[in-house]
Amino acid sequence: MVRRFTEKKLVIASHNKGKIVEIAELLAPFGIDVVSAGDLGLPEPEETENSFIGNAQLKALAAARAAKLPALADDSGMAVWALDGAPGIYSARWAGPDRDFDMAMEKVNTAVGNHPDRRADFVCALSLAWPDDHVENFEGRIEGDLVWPKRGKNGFGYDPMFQPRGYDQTFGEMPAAKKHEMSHRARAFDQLVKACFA
Ligand SMILES: O=c1nc[nH]c2c1ncn2[C@H]1C[C@H](O)[C@@H](COP(=O)(O)OP(=O)(O)OP(=O)(O)O)O1
Ligand SMILES: [Mg+2]
Repeated sequence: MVRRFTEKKLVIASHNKGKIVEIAELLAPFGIDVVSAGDLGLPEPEETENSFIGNAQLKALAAARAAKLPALADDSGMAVWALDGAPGIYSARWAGPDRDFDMAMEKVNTAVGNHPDRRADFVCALSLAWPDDHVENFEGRIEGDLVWPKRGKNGFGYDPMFQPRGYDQTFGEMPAAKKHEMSHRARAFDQLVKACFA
């Protein structure tokens, strides 16, 4: 049985500011009181699993247990076809301890070189966990292509080098509301809303 979210307060189990802003925007219509893991002084757990869902679940459970509140975690990344899905679950780690995404984007672009296949997918796993260890998992994906040079200053992470297929702007050029029309995160969120908030 899918568990519905009936509480009033939710922890956003992330330490990534760009991601927290997007999740807060997606949650805004539901009138939930949100607090981030950082606000609560929760540690950033080590992401030891080998899948997006595995790591999302690990982060959501850690926060729900520690805060004694329901917690929503997001594990996401960019999977490049020419790189057999890299950086994938290692997308944050490619940016190094200082989370330098200008460097990470250079690294992706160098690794792809002049490979003719420019396809990339963004993937987002969302896990909603409760303090009794119940978890609901969802996943969203958006297909696109790598562009270089990178374009735009909006969003976060790899947004300036990713152009969703069928659009002429990168995620870095789109206003947030437009990214939310079709992003991997918005698509995972649609699943979550249908299952748990409806
Ligand atoms: O919409 C996106 N636009 C651009 N880049 C993105 C996006 N979504 C994920 N990404 C990249 C950057 C991020 O750093 C990494 C996720 O890694 P991931 O471990 O899930 O998140 P994180 O370590 O940054 O924060 P936290 O684990 O505390 O939620 O993939
Ligand atoms: Mg992380």
